[in-house]
Amino acid sequence: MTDINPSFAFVVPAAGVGARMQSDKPKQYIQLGDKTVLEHTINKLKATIPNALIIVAISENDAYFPDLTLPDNVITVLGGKERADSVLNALNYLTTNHLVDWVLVHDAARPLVLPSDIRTLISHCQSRHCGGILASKVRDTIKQGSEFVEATVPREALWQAQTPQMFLLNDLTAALTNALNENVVITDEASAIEWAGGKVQLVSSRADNIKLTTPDDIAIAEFLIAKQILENNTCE
Ligand SMILES: Nc1ccn([C@@H]2O[C@H](COP(=O)(O)OP(=O)(O)OP(=O)(O)O)[C@@H](O)[C@H]2O)c(=O)n1
Ligand SMILES: C[C@](O)(CO)[C@H](O)COP(=O)(O)O
Repeated sequence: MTDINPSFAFVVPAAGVGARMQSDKPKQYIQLGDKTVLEHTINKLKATIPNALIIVAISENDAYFPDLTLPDNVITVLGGKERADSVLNALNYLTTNHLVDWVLVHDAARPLVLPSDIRTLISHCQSRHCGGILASKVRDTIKQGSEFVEATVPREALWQAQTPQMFLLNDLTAALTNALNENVVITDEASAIEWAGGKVQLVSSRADNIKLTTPDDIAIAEFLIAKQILENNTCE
């Protein structure tokens, strides 16, 4: 394994079943062109910080991971019941074995992220010594309700949280541990930091850094990944 970067590590939660995708395999193993979603995602992280450790949380009965073609700075830990548990397992491994300053958590299901956007996030966080997340400003009118509209929600201050989400390893490990111990519902790393009273920077990102979630996302991802490869964006 190449010399490991002492300042940064990536955590990739990849232990989900992808129920909403309604596929015959977990969505992180669906093919996009010549690679799986997870291979595309890991290659983007490798292109961003070539010598950063990449810790992938996979499920106990994952039969797909061994067949992937991956760089040598990738290791695995066991995933957990929820996404937050998978992330915490990886953070605990890092705390014990590769104490780094910063950790960037990035969904396996977000293969379209651009290394240039990740570098922007890193720059914002390091310069202000404050964690942050990639996010895209809401562009549609937002309605609240179920069968009928109950309200139109002011959208000027609304963002859609994406990943990576970048925090100091010690801060995120403590916040996530304590939040889960208090049975707080945590759907992203930032919400644990917020719960602990920490600050989270919002770093504007492209709206096409989508999380593959439902079947209609696949055709979009196939088109965009092909476009990126054509424009050679994957290494910027
Ligand atoms: N116990 C879990 C659940 C999710 N994830 C990962 O967290 C990311 C974002 O979660 P989501 O999109 O909800 O993935 P799934 O839980 O697989 O999807 P679904 O809710 O449709 O089952 C995914 O890369 C998924 O693999 C994880 O590592 N461990
Ligand atoms: C982390 C995340 O991708 C930020 O938007 C999102 O919270 C994951 O949610 P999911 O329900 O686990 O997909």
